[in-house]
Amino acid sequence: MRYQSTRGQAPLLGFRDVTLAGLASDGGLYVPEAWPQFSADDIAAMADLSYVETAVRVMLPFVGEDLSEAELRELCAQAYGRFAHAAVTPLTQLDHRNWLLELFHGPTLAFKDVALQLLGLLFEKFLTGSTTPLTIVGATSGDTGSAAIDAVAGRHGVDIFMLHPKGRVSEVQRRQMTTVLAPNVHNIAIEGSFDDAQAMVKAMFNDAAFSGRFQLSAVNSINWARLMAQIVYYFYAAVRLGAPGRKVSFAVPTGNFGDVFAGYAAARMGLPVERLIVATNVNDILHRALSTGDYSAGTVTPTAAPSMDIQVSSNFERLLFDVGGRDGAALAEQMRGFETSKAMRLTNAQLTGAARYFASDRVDAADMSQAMRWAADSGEVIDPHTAIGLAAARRADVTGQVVTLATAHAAKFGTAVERATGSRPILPPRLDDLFDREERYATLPATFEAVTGYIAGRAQPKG
Ligand SMILES: Cc1ncc(COP(=O)(O)O)c(C=O)c1O
Ligand SMILES: N[C@@H](CCOP(=O)(O)O)C(=O)O
Repeated sequence: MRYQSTRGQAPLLGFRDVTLAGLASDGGLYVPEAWPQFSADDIAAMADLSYVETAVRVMLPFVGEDLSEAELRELCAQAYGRFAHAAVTPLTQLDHRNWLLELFHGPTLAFKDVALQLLGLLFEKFLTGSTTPLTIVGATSGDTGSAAIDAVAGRHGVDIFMLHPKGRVSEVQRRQMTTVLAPNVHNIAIEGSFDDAQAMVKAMFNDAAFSGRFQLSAVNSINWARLMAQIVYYFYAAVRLGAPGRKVSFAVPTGNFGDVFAGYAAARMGLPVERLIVATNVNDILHRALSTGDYSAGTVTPTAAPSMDIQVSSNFERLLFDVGGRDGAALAEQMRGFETSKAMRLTNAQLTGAARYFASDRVDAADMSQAMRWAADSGEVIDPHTAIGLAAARRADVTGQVVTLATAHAAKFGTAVERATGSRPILPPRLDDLFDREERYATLPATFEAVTGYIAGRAQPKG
């Protein structure tokens, strides 16, 4: 399997190099040259597989010759052995049509663990024998940060610099990052939004002077390996609900378009999916883009679902590339226009290509709270992000079963859940002392100079 950049100019890479590189050298994102195909028989044969075995089946075609099947199985067993539920990502039924896919049983209580536990092990595997230190730079609106830090804290030869928007993540999310005091973990609160942080991370990769000094890598979903690991749970859930004989829909609370792009990848690989329902909060650029073709970013509005307070969705570029005819040069021009004006129109091919797979919805604060109360009446306490997905799922125009991706544990957003439902969810016992732990982080202005200066003073150069 080889990977190509969405902007057409970067070299084709294999899985190991794509995992270590993160962003492509032309500023694009890596995608597989072709989607592996699973027949109805292949999918039916997954019916009795454990999560780990499903993961091996689904991911093996993506890793090419860089990992043997036995090595991949060993890494998956290690990564998913840290989850607190035997099924790793269990399904819970809410009513005759609605299901929750619980993705929050990993160490940091969000869906990010599913991919990042594996990515941490992949880094370790691919760096064995290398003397060049790895400098991971990442941006988080709350959940990627703690999951990535958990995956690499204390690992030899790796430093992680994680940028979060100051005051715009929940207190639990912040503390999950800033109380990890391992010397290779560097948290930075920037005085700006998640979009500012994400733009800075991309600029670091594109700045030859900076990226030439360090072996940079990414833990955000710009890194293909993140999405590859997320494809697995779409197969795992759909098979349990009758695939390939029955089509299901997935409602996905969406910010950076990574999670739902993984669902799109599953559909392209042959999984029968009725609809992928993109659910946004009031930061609704993706809903506008998919429903009208208007991809224009405004100012980010802080909400009770802070991890989705995003206006510039990295992975949307992957979709535009794939449904728009895989024309790297044309997409590079389109994206350059967007980077200058923060606005663009989807082409007809992109709009109609996307419409074959996606529906979308914008969920406001009142509908989000109502969904939390409805789930509580059905016996499930859900977090604000999941509630946005569920609100969209309940009003979606689909005929089959709908699986809402439950992307975070409710206790990560205790205040918002309590406000909506009247009761406060509690953190699992292993986080009992989270509020007593010492915190460590730097606060910096949201400028490239300030952040790269801080990193350059602490990261280990290539040598
Ligand atoms: C809890 C939660 N739900 C949903 C999302 C949105 O996922 P994505 O950015 O992959 O669209 C995020 C952030 O990524 C998140 O942390
Ligand atoms: N919501 C995310 C934002 C970063 O998304 P990613 O999937 O690209 O890492 C977060 O919680 O940090």
